Amino acid sequence: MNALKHLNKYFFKYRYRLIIGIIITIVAKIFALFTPRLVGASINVVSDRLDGKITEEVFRSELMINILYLVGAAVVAGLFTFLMRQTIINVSRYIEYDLKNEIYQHYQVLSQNFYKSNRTGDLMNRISEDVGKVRMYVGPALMYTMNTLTLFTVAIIYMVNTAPTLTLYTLLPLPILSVTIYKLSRLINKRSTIVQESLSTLSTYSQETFSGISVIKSYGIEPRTNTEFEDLSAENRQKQINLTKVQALFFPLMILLIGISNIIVIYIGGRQYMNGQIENIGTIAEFIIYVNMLTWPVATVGWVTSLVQQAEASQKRINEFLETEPDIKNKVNELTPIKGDIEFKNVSFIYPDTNIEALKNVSFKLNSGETLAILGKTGSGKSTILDLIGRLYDIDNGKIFVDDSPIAELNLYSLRESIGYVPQDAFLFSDSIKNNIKFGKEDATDEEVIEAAKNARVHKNIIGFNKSYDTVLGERGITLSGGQKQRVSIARAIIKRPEILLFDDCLSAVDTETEEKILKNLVKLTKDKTTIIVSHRVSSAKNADKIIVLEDGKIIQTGNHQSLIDTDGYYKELYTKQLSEKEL
Ligand SMILES: Nc1ncnc2c1ncn2[C@@H]1O[C@H](COP(=O)(O)OP(=O)(O)OP(=O)(O)O)[C@@H](O)[C@H]1O
Repeated sequence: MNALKHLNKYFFKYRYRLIIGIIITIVAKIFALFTPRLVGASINVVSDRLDGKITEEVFRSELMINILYLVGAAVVAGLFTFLMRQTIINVSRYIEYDLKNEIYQHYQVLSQNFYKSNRTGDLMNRISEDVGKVRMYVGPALMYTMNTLTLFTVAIIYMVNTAPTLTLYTLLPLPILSVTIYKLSRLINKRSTIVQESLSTLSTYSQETFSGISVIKSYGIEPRTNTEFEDLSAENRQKQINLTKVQALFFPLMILLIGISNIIVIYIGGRQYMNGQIENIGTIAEFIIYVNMLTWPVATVGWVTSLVQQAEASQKRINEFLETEPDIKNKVNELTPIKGDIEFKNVSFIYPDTNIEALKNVSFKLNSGETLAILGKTGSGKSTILDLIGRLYDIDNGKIFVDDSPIAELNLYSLRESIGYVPQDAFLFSDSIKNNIKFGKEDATDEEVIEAAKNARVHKNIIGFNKSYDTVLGERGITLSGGQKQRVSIARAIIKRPEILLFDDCLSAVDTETEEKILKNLVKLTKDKTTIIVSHRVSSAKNADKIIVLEDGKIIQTGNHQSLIDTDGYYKELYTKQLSEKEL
């Protein structure tokens, strides 16, 4: 029960509702338990009349009173049972909501590395399925436990008062029922988990084939994917059948045990009535109803135990993530406005998960307002430099200064707030184009959105769509071309007017002519902003104040366009090659 302690704060938060819920449960059960007594009393009235012990008049009036009480008790019990669900189950929904928010907010704080070392499916499962299982502990498990406890306490008091020996015999099969249901529930859970896993494999497979449908079609491998899907489906079917087999045992088993208890009550009760141990025949009817009323709560003891075990396992998985500390922490509480000077001093960086040394002894200085272009072969460490400026990773060797302060001594949110980052693979949300651009600046006006789109040279494309800026992208809408995506992503960064702009090879899918125009706009926009452009093209780099060329994590050339084309090396070669390509 250790892991579940995490939920105590929520129980405390909703303590008043819970206490009310518990009181309501007790009242509901007390009223429900009037039924067997009243039925017993009614049968006794009938039996007394048959024996001629009471007159027809007394018989009628007593029977009528009993029936009225029965109806009254049933109505009150029903009403309170409704209220019981409305309070306790509602509390479980509130706690589910709080817990989901807590997990989601924690996910948001965790660093890049966390997302790389855990699969998205796993993150989703913990926030949905695991929270769902925990809710079963908070709601139904609590409710049924209260239910069973109250029912048992009250019923046993009534039963022992009426017929102590018969009570003993009646209760005898119930522990067997509870243990059996517990074992069965565990088996059901085990098989459900297997079914869930197989369903998740099936959906991952389908999802992947749907996303990659163009590759599947172009290679003509639909028959192969069909067969693979059929095999996975058949496996899933078998697992579902195995589950149904044990599920099918649940109710027959309960009915069997109720039947056995009923027979015991009739047999033992009948004998006791005949030899005078029990005074009234109505007691037998009363006990039969008790048995039927107690069976379900007893069965739930087994069921609830397995619910709690599952909730415990789920909460443990949730806690594992909640206890994960972010690798990158904000150490400064007050905001630290950023001007935009950036300096790398002998920075070396090894990716912790792959042990790849992406940067080796890199040094450069960039004053606020200057532009730096970084060139180099693929995998040479260009994007890593940008990631380090955004403090997505912390370094162990060397120093990074922003505005003369070590980067870790700046307020993390101020730092990231001051950066406009355009990643290599533009990611756009399934939302309107306007909202995708406004993502960079929530309160941007329509005019600002249009201006940013114009500067990124994507405005004309956008107004060409039927719904213009309200065109929805992604799964629910249209798909933009690679170059259009890149340009929307640029608009998103420039609308923010940040102090530092980082462009990670974000014009690669744009033709050189459009590239030229965008760069011209960027020169105007980034006049007083620190800008870093990562590129494979000399055309993107030539106007930069400084250029560095990376190879295998090391800086192999530094200078500006003119100085670098005057020197033999990577830059000059690239320039000559790209110039001749252009002439072709
Ligand atoms: N998140 C990461 N985790 C582990 N290793 C990484 C990660 N990102 C990059 N690397 C490795 O670090 C090295 C440098 O990668 P980086 O992305 O900085 O290169 P790049 O010059 O930007 O390449 P490209 O031009 O292809 O974008 C590569 O060997 C890469 O495999």
